[in-house]
Amino acid sequence: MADGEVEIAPFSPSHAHAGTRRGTGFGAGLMREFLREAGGCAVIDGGLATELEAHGADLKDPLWSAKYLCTSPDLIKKVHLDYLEAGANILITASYQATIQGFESRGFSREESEALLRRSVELACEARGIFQGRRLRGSDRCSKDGISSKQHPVLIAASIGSYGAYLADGSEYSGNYGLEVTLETLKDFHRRRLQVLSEAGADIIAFETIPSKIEAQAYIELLQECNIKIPVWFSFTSNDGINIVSGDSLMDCASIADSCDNVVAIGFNCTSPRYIHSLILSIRKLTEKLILIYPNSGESYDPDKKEWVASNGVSGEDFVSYVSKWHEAGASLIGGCCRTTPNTIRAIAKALRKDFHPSKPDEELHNDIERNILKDSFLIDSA
Ligand code: MET
Ligand SMILES: [Zn+2]
Repeated sequence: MADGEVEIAPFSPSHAHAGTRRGTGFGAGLMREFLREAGGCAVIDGGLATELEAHGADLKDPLWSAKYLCTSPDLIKKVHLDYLEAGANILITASYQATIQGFESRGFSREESEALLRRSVELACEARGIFQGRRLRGSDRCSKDGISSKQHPVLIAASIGSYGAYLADGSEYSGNYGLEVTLETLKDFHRRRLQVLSEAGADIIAFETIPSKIEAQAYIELLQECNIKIPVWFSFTSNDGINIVSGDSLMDCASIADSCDNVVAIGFNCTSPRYIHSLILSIRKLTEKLILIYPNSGESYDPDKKEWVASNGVSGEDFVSYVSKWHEAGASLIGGCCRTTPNTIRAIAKALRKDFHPSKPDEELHNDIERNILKDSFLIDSA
């Protein structure tokens, strides 16, 4: 155990197995209690890869952020901790592009590859332990914000990126894997990683950046066939605010996710902020499960150069000014994806806190939002 870390039980309310509407599965009680403790809406962390790069990481590699599980796990833990200190309630592990197949192609054995997957969850759990320890001792900045430890519950979400993330060719933003990739190909690809991550100690599995109906179907079948016992979320990507990036209809994709008891939340990540409001309005007609959103900054990814490029039109400039609107529209898990930073998350957390205390005009909050946001090139004041 690292210095400064304390042993803290993970978030696990006693009635986590109770089922209600808004998710009738076994994770519904856990999520309900988690959201209640978080104040009604929880903050998801921001871009992991982005923040690793801000610390000098070179991610031009087929393993992308997962490279750092092998080379510098402490940096991953530091980034997790920075997001918690910025106000995140949910840490997404560094397993997005970590796959057994990817590690094996780099010379790791099967056992070593599976251990690296488990390590991604351990790192997030260790960061949570350090953070909770600091809060208990009242030595961090957050305690000065008046949020008690009780009001800052933390969930660990084990990331599973789509097949396109493993291909490292940007195809998670199109879902175009070629005709030879069938439902069975996808199930075979995802099966073992899902099993390993579901038993690694995470609270929830995060299926991220899902580009197509077929990949959502593969996940649903695996959840049943492998008898997965922890809750999951399904997060799709869209590049038009109407359909999923492959062109598959939102209705088809949402109904696949809605049909499964493991699924406690459905939503969107790594999608431009400009599409998020209409996507929330659409999805709330299709499910009573929780809605999650964690958009990117509005830039787009160039898979050849392996870098993000600013696109024309509205970008993430308005990100934080939208947060209250997204919350009002029905999203209750809100964070950021690629190109968002701890500053983004700090601003989201403050905007949401303002929503929860509308009758308390908060000078300090207002000033903080201005100070933090104006520093950040793609954020503007929410006031
Ligand atoms: N959770 C992942 C990350 O922040 C999501 C990446 S989407 C391409 O790195
Ligand atoms: Zn992203």
